[in-house]
Amino acid sequence: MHPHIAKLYQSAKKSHKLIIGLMSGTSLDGLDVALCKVSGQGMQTKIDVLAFDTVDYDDDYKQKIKQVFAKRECDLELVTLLNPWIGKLHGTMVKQCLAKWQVPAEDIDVIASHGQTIYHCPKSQHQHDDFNHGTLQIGDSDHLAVTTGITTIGDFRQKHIAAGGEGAPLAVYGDYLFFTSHQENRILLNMGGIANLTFLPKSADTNAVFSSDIGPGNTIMDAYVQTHFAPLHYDKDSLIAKQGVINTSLLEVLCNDAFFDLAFPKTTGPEVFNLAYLTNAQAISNTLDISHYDVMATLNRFSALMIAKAINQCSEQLFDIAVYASGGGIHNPLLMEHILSLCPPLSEVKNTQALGIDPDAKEAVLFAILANECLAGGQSRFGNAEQGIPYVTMGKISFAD
Ligand SMILES: Nc1ncnc2c1ncn2[C@@H]1O[C@H](COP(=O)(O)OP(=O)(O)OP(=O)(O)O)[C@@H](O)[C@H]1O
Ligand SMILES: CC(=O)N[C@H]1[C@@H]2OC[C@@H](O2)[C@@H](O)[C@@H]1O[C@H](C)C(=O)O
Repeated sequence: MHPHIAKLYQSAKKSHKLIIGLMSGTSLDGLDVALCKVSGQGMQTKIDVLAFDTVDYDDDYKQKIKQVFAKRECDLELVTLLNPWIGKLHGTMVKQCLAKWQVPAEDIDVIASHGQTIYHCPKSQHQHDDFNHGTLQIGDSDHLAVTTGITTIGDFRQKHIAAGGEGAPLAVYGDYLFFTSHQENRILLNMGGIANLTFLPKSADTNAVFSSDIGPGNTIMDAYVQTHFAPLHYDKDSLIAKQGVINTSLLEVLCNDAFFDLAFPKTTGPEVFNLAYLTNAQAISNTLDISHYDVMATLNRFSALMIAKAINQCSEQLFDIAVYASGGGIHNPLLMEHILSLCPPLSEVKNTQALGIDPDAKEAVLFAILANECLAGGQSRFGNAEQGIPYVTMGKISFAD
């Protein structure tokens, strides 16, 4: 047996493993690195997040990625070069974290790497009859494995599509295994660049579980701030949006997109919800000349309205439902205020810290759970193909040499 396979076999049998989960999301703010102690598998999965850091991307990284990110046309040579470059960079960032945490690389069983999405196109969003869903994450795992000396499991989304899913959201797999409660119905809400949710009934009935993207979380607000309030990268503490007034004509047009009429589950990305989407809505609503502050106030309300609509759709006729939020949007006080006021059955929106997971680390932890399932799962088959959750083992394995 190849020593790498033997080592992996030993890892798979351990009572607990050390897995580093990595997420680099659509906000392009940094690489989330979560050191997780994982035991069990399936519904018995237990996680302790031993350490967490977001390693910020510098302007050089952001500028390079933005040349290809969510763009229908771009320099294919640059894409080809970025794929190994990001893999190596993510590997270097993991090594920095390990040094800071004083954890030897040999102690880590595997890295679980999401990579960097550069284009996401479910069938609902492209015009090619000949093609099904597609999604592309770069930052190849071989480069992470060689850079860190740690076996790396990556490229999780392709299997989901191969088995009939749309490639996202994948959160439902980790959410169901880790956050299901028999005491309360739960919604796990993540607000990154794009917002998504998972509905977890207390019956744990897999036929009733579902997960879906909702629409924009921070992505259009971030893009607008970066354009009109540079060098700011986002509307910290909603300071900009709070100075504006919601423009109802613009808001109405923003909310009027075919995506919002699609049934759950559905997926989207900054390929649709971007500055061009906003400009088009401003042109239709004749609001191209309103102040930047009013635009930000309106965008904030727009994200909140669509998120609240999705929560209300899930919680219809349910009195005992709790919402646990995660992702950078929880730090946007105006957004949180709007969501709460638009969801009358809720007295509060909690965050996943109440369930033991740092809300900023949640997506990185998700990939650690998926890697754990790849190594040690497979005993119970969680899935519901009709809800876009095919039963699959996700991830491809890269060895260090
Ligand atoms: N203090 C704050 N005030 C307002 N917004 C904030 C604050 N902190 C973070 N954010 C928002 O959160 C965003 C980052 O969120 P997060 O890291 O969850 O996104 P992501 O993981 O890249 O996205 P996705 O989940 O869509 O892939 C920032 O770009 C910003 O818009
Ligand atoms: C294609 C892609 O990278 N999608 C991300 C993005 O960020 C949020 C939302 O859009 C979600 O669909 C997904 O990530 C999370 C981790 C998911 O798959 O659940």
